[in-house]
Amino acid sequence: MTVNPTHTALWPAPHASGAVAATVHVPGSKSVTNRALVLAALAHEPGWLRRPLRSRDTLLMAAALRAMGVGIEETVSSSSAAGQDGSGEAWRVIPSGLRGPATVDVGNAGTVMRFLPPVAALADGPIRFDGDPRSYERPLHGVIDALRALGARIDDSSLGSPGALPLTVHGGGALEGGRVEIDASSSSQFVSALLLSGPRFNQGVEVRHVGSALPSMPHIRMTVAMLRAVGAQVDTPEAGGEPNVWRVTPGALLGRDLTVEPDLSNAQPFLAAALITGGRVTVPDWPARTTQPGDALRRIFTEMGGSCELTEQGLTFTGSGSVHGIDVDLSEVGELTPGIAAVAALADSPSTLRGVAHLRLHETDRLAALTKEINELGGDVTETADGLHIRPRPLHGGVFHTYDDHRMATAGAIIGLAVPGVQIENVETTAKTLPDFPELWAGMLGN
Ligand SMILES: O=C(O)C1=C[C@@H](OP(=O)(O)O)[C@@H](O)[C@H](O)C1
Ligand SMILES: C=C(OP(=O)(O)O)C(=O)O
Repeated sequence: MTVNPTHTALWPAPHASGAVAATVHVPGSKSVTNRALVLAALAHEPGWLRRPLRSRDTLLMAAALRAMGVGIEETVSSSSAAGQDGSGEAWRVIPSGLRGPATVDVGNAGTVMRFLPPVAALADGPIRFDGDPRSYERPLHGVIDALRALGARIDDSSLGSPGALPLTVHGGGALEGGRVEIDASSSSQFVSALLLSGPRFNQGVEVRHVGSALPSMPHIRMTVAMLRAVGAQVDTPEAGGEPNVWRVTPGALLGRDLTVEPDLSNAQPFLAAALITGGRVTVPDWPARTTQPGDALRRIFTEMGGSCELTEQGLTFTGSGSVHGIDVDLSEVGELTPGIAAVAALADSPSTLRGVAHLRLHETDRLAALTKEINELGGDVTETADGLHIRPRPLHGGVFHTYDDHRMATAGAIIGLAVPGVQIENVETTAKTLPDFPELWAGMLGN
């Protein structure tokens, strides 16, 4: 958890003078966009991706696939889905024989660093993976060890530790696949990564998770649902299978026409704004059914004070004027933790956030970063073995450091709405998944 020395500009977080009342169009889901890109690249026919998220993580994914030979064309849709905000724009994905040599910049994108080594194992030629310094520290061994067990040749001897970036996958044009055991307790993305490419392995794949509890189960369900939507056969624990075992049958994937849902986790700061100002925010196109973990915000923020209604206009969240603390297990929805911690710091009673020890290995050590930054504004947060205790205190202004973590920046903005004088260091880091965050935030406030 180091302060980024290259970003010293401070963004004065806007303070809300009253209840917010706004409709906020939230861009597409990172998790859906990057899965859809991988599946479309592995398909046997072209496909469409409408309203894809265009952010650092998804542009890195698209660039990496292009480097391996996949065609990804920008198009402007003529369909009625095309909105004035450009939301109808689409990517047409044209699969082709995957090939190296190629270099993949993973940035600090968990989805890119974990989903693409299995794709690279299917390519013909060497694919070199590198990324931001933090990417060297984030767990990857589950994917790398599994790929080796399934027949891949990977050279991780250059710089870093075994099973970590930077490394080279020497793709052989095909991968045998089969049965593999992994410990995915540090990231659900290990499971998702192997399942996404599984239909293209000669024997498909059977993934057995053998460690302690798996985090982020909705994200694994998202992977399974998206695989099935492109024609893959997947057996899951939920469907009466063995616990912690997923099986993907080998087979061709269809090219589909998919419209990406808004990113419900990125809707969080806007809903939080309604909650803490006693206002009202509507997010259009909120899906009635979804595998996105952000859908849990309806329940969590309602428990923290407020109410929500899903109508044809979207999801409207209305604050009650009070914000309550919460005792909650966030293991399924870890990426919501920074925003919930920010709201909890402004509540009328203490909170306990549990089940998120693995956040220490996210974009930054999120538990340490939230504790330090909220406490430096006068808060009283302590780390537990698997989460945070947050006792609300009157907060004051100051600099909120973000450690290159988009969700730290949006957490700081939430606090800034209620606390005058908060300045966010490197708000540009929101570009990882929400490049327009400062503009959307200002627009919500009517600025
Ligand atoms: O598969 C995905 O799209 C994600 C899975 C989760 O990762 P972890 O299981 O590593 O927490 C989540 O936190 C991340 O933001 C996105
Ligand atoms: C953990 C996150 O991202 P990543 O996909 O890089 O793991 C996140 O977006 O909160």
